Amino acid sequence: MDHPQSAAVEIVDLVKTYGDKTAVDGLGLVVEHGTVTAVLGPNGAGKTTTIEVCEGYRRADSGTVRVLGLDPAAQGEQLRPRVGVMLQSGGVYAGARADEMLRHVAKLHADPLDVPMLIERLGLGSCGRTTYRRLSGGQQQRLALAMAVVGRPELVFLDEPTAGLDPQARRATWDLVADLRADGVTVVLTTHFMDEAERLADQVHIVDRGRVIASGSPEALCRDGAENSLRFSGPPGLDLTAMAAALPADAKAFEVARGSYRVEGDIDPQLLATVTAWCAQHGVMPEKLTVERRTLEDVFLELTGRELRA
Ligand SMILES: Nc1ncnc2c1ncn2[C@@H]1O[C@H](COP(=O)(O)OP(=O)(O)OP(=O)(O)O)[C@@H](O)[C@H]1O
Repeated sequence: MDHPQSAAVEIVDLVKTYGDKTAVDGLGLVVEHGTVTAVLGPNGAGKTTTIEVCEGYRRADSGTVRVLGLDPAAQGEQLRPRVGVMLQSGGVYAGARADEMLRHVAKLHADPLDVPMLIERLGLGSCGRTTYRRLSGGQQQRLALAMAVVGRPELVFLDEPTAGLDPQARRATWDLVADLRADGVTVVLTTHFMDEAERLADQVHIVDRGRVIASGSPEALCRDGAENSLRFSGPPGLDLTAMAAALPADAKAFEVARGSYRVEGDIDPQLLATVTAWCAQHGVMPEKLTVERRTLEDVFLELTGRELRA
């Protein structure tokens, strides 16, 4: 796809209040075309509100939002055929049959995806004749996802697409997102699952209390800041002062429990080799040797002092 000028989504200084509650408090982020972007944060962080402003369902109190270069509040008509939307709930007529609804939405678009293929992909084969209200929560969610993507949009907003899904449906959703990305579709999803963000997203924006507190690729976010660690087990009472002398100055070694060791620092291949060489020189077999990488959960904890799921 040719995208000459603007980013797919640009949000600058977005503010949205509900009465005296500030749900979004100066949030800014940019989504590049053809990427998967995860807006990651705990419940109540302002993710849904932000996405709903982008979708044109809510008006910002202040700030600027551009979606495909357009203002979603004023140019919704132009955006609707180009943007797919999966809401957290609702937006579907409860008495309609699942397959009818999907076919209906497909007909509104010039070049829709193959409906039977989509039904199969999302494991909705058994629900075709069932009305929406009789579907399980997970089936309703997958149908909402199918409806968001059936029109081959350029950009899709998925609000908590896998919340409450069983592992199989979750994987089917992940696969579909990966396929969308491979087709050049821009995907913006909200999630409070850090593994989902790590796995799917090119860019992650961590949101807390209505603001973006960190942005970057999952790798970059997990690499920056605090250090990784290396753990191993061995005979108790190793001479860690001697080991520390062999390590780079910024690395530290601890016996965290009897016979259980932890080396903290910039764990690169050289440091790993130094530790194992030191063990070899001292006749020590380092068992259960593991390098622990920081997760987005750790990043969130370091930035906010709170657990992501709190
Ligand atoms: N219609 C509303 N009226 C009043 N307060 C609201 C409304 N919608 C959201 N809020 C409040 O605004 C804050 C942000 O909510 P929002 O739904 O945007 O967060 P979220 O990050 O999407 O959380 P969740 O994952 O729970 O949906 C929360 O404190 C929420 O209670």
